[in-house]
Amino acid sequence: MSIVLGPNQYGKAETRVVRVVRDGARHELRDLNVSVALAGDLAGTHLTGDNTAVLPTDTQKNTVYAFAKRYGIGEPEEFGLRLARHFVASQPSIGRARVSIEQYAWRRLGPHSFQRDGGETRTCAVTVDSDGEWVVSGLTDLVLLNSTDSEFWGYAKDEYTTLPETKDRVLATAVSARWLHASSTMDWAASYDGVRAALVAAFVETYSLSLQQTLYAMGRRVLEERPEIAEVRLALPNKHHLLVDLSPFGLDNPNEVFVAADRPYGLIEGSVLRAGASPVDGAF
Ligand SMILES: O=c1[nH]c(=O)c2[nH]c(=O)[nH]c2[nH]1
Repeated sequence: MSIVLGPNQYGKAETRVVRVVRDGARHELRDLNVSVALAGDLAGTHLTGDNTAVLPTDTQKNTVYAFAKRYGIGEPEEFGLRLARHFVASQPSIGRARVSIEQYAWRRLGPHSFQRDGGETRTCAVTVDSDGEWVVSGLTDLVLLNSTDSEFWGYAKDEYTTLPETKDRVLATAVSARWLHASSTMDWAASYDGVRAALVAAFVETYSLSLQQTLYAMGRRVLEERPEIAEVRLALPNKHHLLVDLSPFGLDNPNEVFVAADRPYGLIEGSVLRAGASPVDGAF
């Protein structure tokens, strides 16, 4: 039997770095969770334990902290690009670096006081290899709800179907979105704000016959409004709001009292891209 090593990568996952910019009395704060994954000519370490090509994950972690001091963090995409380029350029055995970042939001309370915003997390995944650079930005846990303008009916039915058709329901989701930039030179902050606004506007303004339809409307809106974006991938959990039966108490319930069920949930996933473009799986 012949056995070979398949695709592999390694790196330091989830380095938490908080950077305070102390320019005078008004401080700025960046709070990141940085994961590095390196790939390349790593057969030696796997097959014989020869670690010549292995830049320790501990060194990768140290690089995150050193770069945060030396260059600052700036936008997460910038920080990710700087790190990924460094690993590929400085390590002959490393052909591809992927740096994935979560940025946690802090709301300003004063010149040096902040409150952690419990809501959504901004994300990015930067990939650098000899063919080029890809930047995917994104967000997770953006929780949205429409209390009407959502229907769900006309679906396939079989002997196991019990779901009643509805012409009026609550539609709620926690948006996970990732979008591929057409270039790795960008006003990252403006682009993020614009994409986020397009996603929210499409959710709010779409009269929904399914969460699938809403997903497509959200992706489409981003591509219509943001020329710098090549592809949008969305994962939308259907946060079901189930109508409570109040009839035992002699009460009607015209879409007013719901159980917010946490599981199971429908999970609607899809990608929206420009006609003629191919999905860039390696970037995501
Ligand atoms: O918007 C929806 N899409 C579905 O595919 C689905 N399935 C389901 O049970 N409820 C819903 N809602």
